[in-house]
Amino acid sequence: MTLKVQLRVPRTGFDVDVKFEVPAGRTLAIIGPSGSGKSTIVHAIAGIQEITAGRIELSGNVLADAVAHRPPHLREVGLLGQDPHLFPHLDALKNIAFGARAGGMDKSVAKVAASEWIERLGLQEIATHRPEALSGGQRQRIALARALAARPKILLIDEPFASLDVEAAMDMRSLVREELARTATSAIVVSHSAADTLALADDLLVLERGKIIQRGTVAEVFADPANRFVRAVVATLPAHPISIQEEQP
Ligand SMILES: Nc1ncnc2c1ncn2[C@@H]1O[C@H](COP(=O)(O)OP(=O)(O)OP(=O)(O)O)[C@@H](O)[C@H]1O
Repeated sequence: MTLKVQLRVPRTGFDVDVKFEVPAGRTLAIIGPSGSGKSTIVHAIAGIQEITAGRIELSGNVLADAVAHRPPHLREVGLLGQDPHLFPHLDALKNIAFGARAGGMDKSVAKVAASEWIERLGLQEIATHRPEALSGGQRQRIALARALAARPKILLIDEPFASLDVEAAMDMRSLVREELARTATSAIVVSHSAADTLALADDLLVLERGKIIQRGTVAEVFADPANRFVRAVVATLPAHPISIQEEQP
């Protein structure tokens, strides 16, 4: 599976105009100032934004070009955003089972798969709770399980930790990293946070007014930031990272 992206989308005052690839099993982070076009790219790959030129190809299948536009549910692309968008009338288990069904599983197989997700994520106590009765962190876990239960070829992660507290965000990052590796799913992560980028991504693109101004591995870009924005992102990293360990009773 390789995702090949070449696209142009006109925005107010500039075009988002980029070309890049995500090889199998890699995670690419896209960073850039607010309004630089990160969500536009993610939405175009997910199929909720049309492109005016270019071509988006996943495992050799054309998802979009200047004339074709494959609908989102037929793209084998998962989306995990800041708002988990769970179905309010379905409990946690059924939300995940919906994802498995969307990935092509029969009803009974989907139910078993959803139960396995619940168990692996340690959410047994809230399996029959509806989203309104869950915390933000629990909702994001269910949303992650629902997205991956559909067995997407690539998961698009758009600022999913922004509304979580520091500890919940840290737990979510570890979980996402583990589950992407376990399921061998590629990913694109859009975030303002250097911590997210370091924890999740292999490669990094820096975007400014719709254009890629720097690319490389995360280590390469952070070692030699091309502009003030990347320097500011790097400056938020602790100079001496501390490891947070469980408190002893
Ligand atoms: N439907 C639209 N039509 C035209 N322009 C749009 C539309 N939606 C967003 N824009 C503009 O396109 C630009 C890119 O927006 P986009 O949401 O992709 O940026 P972003 O980098 O994800 O920003 P943020 O970090 O704030 O989420 C912005 O200038 C925005 O105002």
